[in-house]
Amino acid sequence: MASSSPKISALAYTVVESTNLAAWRDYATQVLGMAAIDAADGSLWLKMDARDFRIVVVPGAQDRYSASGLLAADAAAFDAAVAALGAAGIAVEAGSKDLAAARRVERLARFTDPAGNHHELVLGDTSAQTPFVSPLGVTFKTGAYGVGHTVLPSLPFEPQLALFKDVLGMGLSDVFNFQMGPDAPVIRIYFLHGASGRHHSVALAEMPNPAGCVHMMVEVATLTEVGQAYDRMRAHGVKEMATMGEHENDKMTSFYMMTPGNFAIEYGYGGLIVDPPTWQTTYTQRVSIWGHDFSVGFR
Ligand SMILES: Cc1ccc(O)c(O)c1CC[C@@H]1C(=O)CC[C@]2(C)C(=O)CC[C@@H]12
Ligand SMILES: [Fe+2]
Repeated sequence: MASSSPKISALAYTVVESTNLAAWRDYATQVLGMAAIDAADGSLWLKMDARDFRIVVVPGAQDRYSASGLLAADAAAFDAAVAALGAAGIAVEAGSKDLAAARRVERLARFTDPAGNHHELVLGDTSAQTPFVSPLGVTFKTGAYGVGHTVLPSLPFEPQLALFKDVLGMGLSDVFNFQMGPDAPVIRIYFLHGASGRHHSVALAEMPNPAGCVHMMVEVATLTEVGQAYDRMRAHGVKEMATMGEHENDKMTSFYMMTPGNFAIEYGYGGLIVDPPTWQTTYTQRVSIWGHDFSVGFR
């Protein structure tokens, strides 16, 4: 049976902590093709569409992923999510007016998941909606689909799955039991969609990550733009984490590279959009139909 209507629509934005905003500015503008704007509050906005930012880089003591902005489908969904979190025993903290304003949302509530990842449940978009002009001519697939997806370290796994699937009502797009080799342990990676229908806005990976994120994904309009970003990664000496390839589950063609935040970014094209009410969970057998050699990340 299909899950009840997701309270979450998409991954609105992500928050990154950084000791070196200049490094993020250069990386975002010269490799990713995003616009970088120095915000009045001292953070760095990385803009991908009309929203004021899709990634906000906040100055701090560490270089890591900090939080996921989960967009509520509407005001009723926001209230229902807060109530469900509370009923599930997860502490929810109302965000201050200042924080909601900084994130360009109408309402904001913060919580931490059972694996220790931080989340900002948000409603609306109060940004100035100025047009996006990519310094490299890149068009991102965002809008209602959000910034892309995030893969969160999810130990212990069971309560993470319960939170995202049962409490937040996200739909289970795909189940993948990943095994590096015949004798290696099975690592579960479960892929969940929100109401917007992006194949996955959140994936839960049964592995730790010191930077707080296994990877986040941004999607562009054409395969050409993926290839051009791959060339820029190489020209700028950015560390490659996986070669180009096409995933079996969401049919996305992408590659993976390191970011100044010590987590990887997947840069892709052509990911599936699902119909949440009718989607049947699939069971992936392999990472990719072709390519995606992750062994390059270890050299
Ligand atoms: C399998 C898969 C499907 C769709 C995706 O968007 C996607 O990122 C993945 C790969 C997930 C996963 C990862 O992110 C960390 C490194 C992993 C565990 C691998 O070494 C293979 C699969 C990889
Ligand atoms: Fe991914």
